[in-house]
Amino acid sequence: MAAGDLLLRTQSGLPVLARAFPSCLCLRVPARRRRGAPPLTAAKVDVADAVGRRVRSGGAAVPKRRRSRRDAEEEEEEGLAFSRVVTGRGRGVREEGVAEGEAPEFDAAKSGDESGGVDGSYLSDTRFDQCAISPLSLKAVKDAGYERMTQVQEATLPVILQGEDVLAKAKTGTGKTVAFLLPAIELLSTLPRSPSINLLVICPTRELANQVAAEARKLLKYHRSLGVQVVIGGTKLPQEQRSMQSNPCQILVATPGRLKDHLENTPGFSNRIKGVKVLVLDEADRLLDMGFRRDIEKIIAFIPKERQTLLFSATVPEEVRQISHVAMKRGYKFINTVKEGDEETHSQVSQMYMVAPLDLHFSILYNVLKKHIAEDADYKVIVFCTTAMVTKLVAEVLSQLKLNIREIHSRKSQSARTKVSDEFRKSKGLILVSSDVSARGVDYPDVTLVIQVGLPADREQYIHRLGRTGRKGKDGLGLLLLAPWETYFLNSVQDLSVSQAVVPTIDSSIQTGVKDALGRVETKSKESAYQAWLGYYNSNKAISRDKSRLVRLAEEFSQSMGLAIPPAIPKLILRKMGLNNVPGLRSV
Ligand SMILES: Nc1ncnc2c1ncn2[C@@H]1O[C@H](COP(=O)(O)OP(=O)(O)OP(=O)(O)O)[C@@H](O)[C@H]1O
Repeated sequence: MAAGDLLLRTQSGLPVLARAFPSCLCLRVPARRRRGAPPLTAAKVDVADAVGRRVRSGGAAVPKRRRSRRDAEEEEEEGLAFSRVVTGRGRGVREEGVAEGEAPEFDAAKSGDESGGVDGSYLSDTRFDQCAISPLSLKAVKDAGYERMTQVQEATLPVILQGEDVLAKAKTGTGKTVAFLLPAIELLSTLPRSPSINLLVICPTRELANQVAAEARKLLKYHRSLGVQVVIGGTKLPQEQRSMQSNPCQILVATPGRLKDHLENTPGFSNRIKGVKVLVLDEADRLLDMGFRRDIEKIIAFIPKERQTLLFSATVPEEVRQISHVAMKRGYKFINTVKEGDEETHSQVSQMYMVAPLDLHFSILYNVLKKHIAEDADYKVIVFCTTAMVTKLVAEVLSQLKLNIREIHSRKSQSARTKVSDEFRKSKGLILVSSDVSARGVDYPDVTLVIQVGLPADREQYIHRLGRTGRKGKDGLGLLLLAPWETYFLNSVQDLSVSQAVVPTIDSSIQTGVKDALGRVETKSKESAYQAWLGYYNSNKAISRDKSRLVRLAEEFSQSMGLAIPPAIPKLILRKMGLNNVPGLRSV
């Protein structure tokens, strides 16, 4: 461990729930292979074989292309798809990493405890009223219904209250937001009143920023002199400027792009931000990756060096630890509540993957969803897709199939995003088809199933997307649906218990239903999805280095949407993708 590290074992230790899953649901990997373990050679031995070999590039930073200068919380850019480069950490690995072993059927029913499986295991033994927090905060915490601290809260509170910089890692859905807000509010409550911003929280997405602000409002209930404001892209800048002028709050929650806009365009803002005493980077690894890093560096340049900095995430890859000095003091504490040898995902979440040719993906998706709905009346599903335009297409197809669908991605207006997000938070019996705008931090209670269609951007994004289910110790299900040529990704998650599920038999009524649904979807949506798909996979080094193969695969995708020939793409866009003059691509 590096100097300054503090590896905390929480009082009770994290649970490993050896729950009796139905054997058809999930084969638990008997002995998980850890990073660096020797490669397996035998196929068809167990599920561990089925997840294939993991080869990591020795922790070396994977070069990522810079995001364009745009509101940085937008998770993807269609067609050009430069906003995130799929890192494909297992790249260079043979694609036959997945054995054709016998795999269990994916059981779409919620696993384990019928009650939702709430257990106290994500909580520590320490009650809030046993800690050194103010009576006002304690009252608010009680009103919020929190009695015991979660493990990450217990581990970080005393250290943060001592004024240390903290980099904290804790599994998804275990209360990291309160973990940084509560001690920060404690500090703020001791400061004299001023129009300065004293606590700045930066989040990678708008939904997360709104959610953090909502949690802050809960905790501020009795701190009448403190207030919180949100500044996010997609809303009117002048409106935000007016509201900040009329009611300057001490707490600001922001997405990076909009924050930079205010620094550049809002009179007096850069002065107010000089009052920052605590800076929080929520989803630190996402904010410090190459895409956001430049913006974060610019923002940090405006903030006093004499401050406390808190970085929180469920994933802290080595490269983020290496660059955390961008924001933190040298002697920062690294608090890791994920026990050594434990997985970064929750043991009560069953993780499966399925491998099938692209032309079956819509049918498989429909089949799995139908089954899940039939088996769980309280179903609440998120289907993650690779890009916004692919998300739109998948949502349209599933809506045509009469499923109860909502759609959220960066191409939707902010008001539509907020409306859908609020509705999904409160509802059951709903399927949210989403791009990565919902991947991180968003706290939708009781999500029963998370499906990831196609390659996740990287291992971290896989973990965060999966983390939308199984929150607060509840059970959950995850399914990753890959095409055969995408299976190399499994190498990067081979230390997680991801088991192979057999492809379900698709009966002819499903096939016909999907074909008809695709027939009713506008050609324009398919064209946009094709272009976006091509852009996304073109930004994946493992796939894009063989351009003729990329074009072939894109054609497969186009066929899977029922198109006879792949759509033509504007010349300018092809040029920006570096795909002009690639044989097999048509241009207009
Ligand atoms: N001490 C507590 N007791 C009970 N519930 C809590 C406690 N602290 C936070 N929560 C609730 O737990 C849920 C998850 O919290 P939160 O969204 O902060 O998790 P997270 O660790 O940040 O997740 P992610 O990694 O996905 O961002 C929220 O609904 C929050 O209100």
